Amino acid sequence: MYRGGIDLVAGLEIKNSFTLVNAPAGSGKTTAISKLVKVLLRSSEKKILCITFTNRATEQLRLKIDDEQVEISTIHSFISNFMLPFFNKVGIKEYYGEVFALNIEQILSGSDPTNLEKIEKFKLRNNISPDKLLDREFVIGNMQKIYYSETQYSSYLYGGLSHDDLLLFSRDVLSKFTKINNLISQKYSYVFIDEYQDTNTEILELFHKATQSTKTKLVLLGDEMQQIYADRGEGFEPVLEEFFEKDRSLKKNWRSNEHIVTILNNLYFDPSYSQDPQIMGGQKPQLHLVDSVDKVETEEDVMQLVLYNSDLFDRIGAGNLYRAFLQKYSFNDKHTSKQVLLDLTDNPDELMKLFIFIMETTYYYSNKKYGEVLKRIVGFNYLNEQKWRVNKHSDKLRINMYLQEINSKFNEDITILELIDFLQRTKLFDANYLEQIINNLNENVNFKERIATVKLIEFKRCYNESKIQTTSTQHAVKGEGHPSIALKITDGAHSPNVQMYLFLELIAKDMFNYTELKEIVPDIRALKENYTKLVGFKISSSITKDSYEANKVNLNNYIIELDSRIMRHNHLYSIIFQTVFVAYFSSSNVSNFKKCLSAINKIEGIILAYKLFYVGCSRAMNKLDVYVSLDKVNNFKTEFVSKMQSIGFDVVV
Ligand SMILES: Nc1ncnc2c1ncn2[C@@H]1O[C@H](COP(=O)(O)OP(=O)(O)OP(=O)(O)O)[C@@H](O)[C@H]1O
Repeated sequence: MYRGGIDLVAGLEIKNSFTLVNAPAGSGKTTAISKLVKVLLRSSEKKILCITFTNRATEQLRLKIDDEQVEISTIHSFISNFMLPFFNKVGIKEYYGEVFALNIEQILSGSDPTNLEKIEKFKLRNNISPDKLLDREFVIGNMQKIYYSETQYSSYLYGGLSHDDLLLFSRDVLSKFTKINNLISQKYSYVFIDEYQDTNTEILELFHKATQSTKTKLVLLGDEMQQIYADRGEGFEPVLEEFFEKDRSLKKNWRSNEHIVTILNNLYFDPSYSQDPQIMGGQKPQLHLVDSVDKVETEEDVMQLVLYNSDLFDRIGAGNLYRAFLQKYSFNDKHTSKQVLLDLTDNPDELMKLFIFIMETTYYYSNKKYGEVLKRIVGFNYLNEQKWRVNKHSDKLRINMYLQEINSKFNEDITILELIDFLQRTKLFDANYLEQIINNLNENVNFKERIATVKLIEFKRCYNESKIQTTSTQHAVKGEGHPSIALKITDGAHSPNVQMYLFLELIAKDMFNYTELKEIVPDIRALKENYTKLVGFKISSSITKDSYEANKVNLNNYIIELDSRIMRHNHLYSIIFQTVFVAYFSSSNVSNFKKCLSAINKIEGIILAYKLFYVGCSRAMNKLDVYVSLDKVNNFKTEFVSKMQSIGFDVVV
């Protein structure tokens, strides 16, 4: 009965236990989830689970589906809630001891000063005599409950799980404890996972196992071309191949105008995924060859896409503040520095909360919007209450004076630390709160050192940017569409490693072959892993001369194998690898070794560049402008211009 309805409404139909919807950008995958769920609800007695990639995506889906029978959540929040009731069970704690045996024992061995310090703290916290010898059994017996630490580090002595360990441990628990595993299929009739291509392999495995041989249907939606994290999803590919029904019914592009869709179709690695544009006419995309991408100015309503967060903050004049906050929130943390600096509504950082409060009260105060000022004063929990109490008219005059004082200080050309110092002296804020801020600063010496000289104006620029949001990294616009996009092409060596200009050169010379490049990546990684085990450390370009010399035989063999087994058969051999390998073989030293490593790294950098170029273009609804630095393409300019024209760009020099 619902069949027709499903086809008509969502463009998708879920017939099998395992369905994979791999479809290009803008084909309506996320929209299909929301439409389909509404239809499925009518016939489903159990709940429906939708896993999204970002909190923003969760919020947007919740706006579309408001039904308590539907659970919408990011993966970490789903898993940590789901596992919570089991984390204090003896059996699960014992299993934690088994899974993380090596990690716990390494700390207990006291092999280095940080481990000794951890043991000491542990004993102090638990009232254990300093002389007691600890073992794993004792640690587990002492553990109250396992918990998600919401950081990138696990606290193995206390049962804390990092972002990664939470997923890994949960998968292992479900695979060992059948009763917990069965709860998923007992509770949910459907599980939808959006952006599966960037979802951790453990999670895909967990859901696959939990729904196997049950009536619960598992639906994965995503797009291989939009895979940004190279290490996710790939381990699951054999299972996808074998067990999943591939649904190819989303063939239209609903987001971008026909000219942009032409470009997307021309870029897509597999022509059989070609999309039919639904928005006809519109502006033709332009590719601009400019002197310097960094100097390009765009209109206010254009969303600029840059590669790095640091580019984004430098562009708005808040680079120092960003680099300071990087010491506090790293790239992999639950909250990244970027979020912390640009989140106005739900900011997790005590210092930022304080600035936002002052910024907003002083803004409304100088614009004479006293109602708004009052709202903020009442809503802020960290003021010195005695000073801000309003009973009689004279109180209002006093508060007016405070605001004037803060306002004038806030408008001076001072540093962030000077402002905090001023606030401490005025006693207008809760003393404990300010003390906590200072303590936190002292705890993190690197952060303190960096922030010491940062001017307040940098914070103000962040505040203003978060109000208008005209720049974003390509990663952050996942799933979104914007009327006008300016894509600024730059290279990057680390996190992420992106070889945009090499990619453009290869594509211009008709030498880019995604499928072939993709196929050699697992071989490159496997070889590196073998040799990492042999030498006993991570092989990277930060290798020192001494450790290179000490392991020379193995490292030589590594390059010989790379050359003869993998690279020599690749058609890019002559332009990327030959020179560096030949140089290394004629003079085997650490510097030539590093050059080989950096050449090998280029492979993954080219693949990521290709995907980011596609993702960047695909965010544009009506206007797309790509900016390329002329000097970086000058050597192959003629081929480049004609290739870009044939893909569908108007080229502007
Ligand atoms: N069936 C439809 N009819 C009309 N508009 C649609 C339809 N499906 C999607 N859209 C619109 O097209 C745009 C892209 O849709 P959606 O975000 O669902 O695509 P997606 O495949 O998830 O994209 P991406 O892979 O780029 O994240 C949205 O603006 C959405 O509202």
